Amino acid sequence: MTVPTPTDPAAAPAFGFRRIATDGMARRGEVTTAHGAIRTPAFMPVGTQATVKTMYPEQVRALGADILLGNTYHLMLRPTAERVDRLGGLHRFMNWPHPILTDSGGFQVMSLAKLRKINEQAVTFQSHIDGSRHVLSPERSLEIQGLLGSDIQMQLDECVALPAERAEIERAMRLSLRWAERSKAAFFGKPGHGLFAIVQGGDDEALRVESARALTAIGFHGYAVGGLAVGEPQDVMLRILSATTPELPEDRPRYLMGVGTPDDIVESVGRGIDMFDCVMPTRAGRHGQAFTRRGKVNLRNARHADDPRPIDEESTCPAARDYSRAYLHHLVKAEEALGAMLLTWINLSYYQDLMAGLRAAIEAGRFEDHKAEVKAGWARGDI
Ligand SMILES: CNc1nc2c(CC[C@H]3O[C@@H](OC)[C@H](O)[C@@H]3OC)c3nc(N)[nH]c(=O)c3cc2[nH]1
Repeated sequence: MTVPTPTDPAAAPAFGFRRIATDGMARRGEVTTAHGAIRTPAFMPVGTQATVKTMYPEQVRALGADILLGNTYHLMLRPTAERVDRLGGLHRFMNWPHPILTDSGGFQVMSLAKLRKINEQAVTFQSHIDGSRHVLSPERSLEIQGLLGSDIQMQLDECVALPAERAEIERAMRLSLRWAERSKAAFFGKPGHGLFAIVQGGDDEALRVESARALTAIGFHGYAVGGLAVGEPQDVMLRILSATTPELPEDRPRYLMGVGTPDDIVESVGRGIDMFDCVMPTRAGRHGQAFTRRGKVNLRNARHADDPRPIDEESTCPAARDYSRAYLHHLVKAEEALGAMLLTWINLSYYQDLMAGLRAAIEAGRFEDHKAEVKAGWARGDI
């Protein structure tokens, strides 16, 4: 294929971010992309293999999700990016005509692939599906994301699991910086498509500041904080965020990768994060867990067997309002597919309601009060 002439991602016309309101470090904003706008703070449901598991795309949209995630690692292996491209791109393929963000694939290679090797040039690995060999370089990752047609593309990076030696964290952070340079050079910024860099540096504040400043100097449409939600305690994650977000440009979106619980999200919005993704609401739903404004409810627990109450009679989500806990308990125990479907619906609905509440609170200048109210709801427990 002809090598497209790279354009400066910072100059692409239609991709943009505007801040509508701020309240302390919290920001209410809007990202504009080729496939529409994203209201921030935003929660992005994970659609790793071109589907948000057990949900119809129309349902996900109706819950208020402005953007979904796809994953380069999974889609490059199956059905391959070239096949998705031949079929019209990922938006057409999964019938989601709204913004899509794709990860670069490095994280999944390190956590899923076999016989993986990383060097200056690329990551090489064998598919966990059929053992076939693959090479993922900064350039190949963007080629794949371009074939998928995602509106927000991530640089290839190296994320180290915590705890880790400082030397290892530093090595991976500097490699990720060099890969950020190569990603920017390789990015063919079609109008409305953005390239995000990923800040690394583990739990070391000095390395985080160095990574954030270096990436800002290179210049990207947005900045992800990577290398977190990899096993560290919440207080470590929040300490790193407090050291990192002030070093990032205020007029660009910030995306905290892989986070998190409702409490993680509220605390991170308060430290200047705009975008989140996490498998928590979807995976927990498939395992019988419901997230509600009164905290988590484990529907596997026998105490629900005779409970006629819905999960949340005040919810706008039919799954939380029109089905009894006894029925949900039955479906979960019987391993009926409808159990996973209803609980995933409940959880994504709660996460989107949580984000809508945060956006409104920041606009009204009452983020701290709202945070206290939301936490008090969780503390009330499951009445
Ligand atoms: C869970 N904690 C966590 N996830 C993380 C991911 C995967 C998110 C990606 O993984 C898929 O969800 C399973 C989603 O597709 C998401 O796409 C962006 C990361 N990806 C990159 N490139 N760099 C990181 O430093 C990183 C850190 C993470 N911490």
